[in-house]
Amino acid sequence: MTMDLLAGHRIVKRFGCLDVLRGVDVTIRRGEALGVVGPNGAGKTTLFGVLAGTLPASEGQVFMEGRDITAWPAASRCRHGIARTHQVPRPFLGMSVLENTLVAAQHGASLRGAAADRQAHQALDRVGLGPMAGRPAATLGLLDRKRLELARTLATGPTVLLLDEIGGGLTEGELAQLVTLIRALRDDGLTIVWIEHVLHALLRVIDRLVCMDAGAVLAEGAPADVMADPRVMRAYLGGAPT
Ligand SMILES: Nc1ncnc2c1ncn2[C@@H]1O[C@H](COP(=O)(O)OP(=O)(O)OP(=O)(O)O)[C@@H](O)[C@H]1O
Repeated sequence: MTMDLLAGHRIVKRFGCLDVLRGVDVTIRRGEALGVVGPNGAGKTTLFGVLAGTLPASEGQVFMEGRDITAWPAASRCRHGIARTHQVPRPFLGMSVLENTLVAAQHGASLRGAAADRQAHQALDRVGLGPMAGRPAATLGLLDRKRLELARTLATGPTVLLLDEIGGGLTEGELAQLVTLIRALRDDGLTIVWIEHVLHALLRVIDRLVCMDAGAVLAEGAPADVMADPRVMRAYLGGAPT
């Protein structure tokens, strides 16, 4: 279909009689940082589920580098470079920071032994958690849990990171650190797709912005243009001059 890195084509997702995604077209270009905004319930997280393969699309197709991966399970998509974080970080609390990351290297990248160990350590170093590798995950504060969530995605050897509201709940100082880290990951060559309600953080990272509303793409393009779109203001910012 396209030579974009990842694309959803006419994606429909129904839960019972509820159409949560209503024919969404989305393209993600290699190396870009794409932001996704929209009001609560717009279908953003559901779209991530369909792209990552944790939710089957009711209709439509998902492509990676032009290849139809619609029927691929999430594990196969992960092994081919699609990694995601979740709104609420879910580390295995009884395991150490390193063990949590090793699980991702083993299951997400099918690595074993020293290779898994190396990849897990590299991922932890990349997010600044190297010195905390031996600590129980349960002892981490919120920013470090988010760093661990990122490390777990990095340990799978991704080409594209789907970040779901990773900025939520952080202080301004913590957000600044997170933004610096995500920008660095993008500078490493990773493609980033970031759903975020904390707009000022998002706008410091992204090249392009998509706004969703009620299961459809309302606007997309340069971030400033999308944010100035009266339809976006109405839907997302709760009403504004037209
Ligand atoms: N498994 C499910 N079964 C039924 N309805 C669901 C399911 N998952 C999501 N929904 C509904 O789909 C709609 C879209 O949810 P989704 O989480 O994708 O929205 P969102 O844009 O990510 O919202 P938020 O910004 O609040 O995270 C909501 O109305 C939600 O209640």
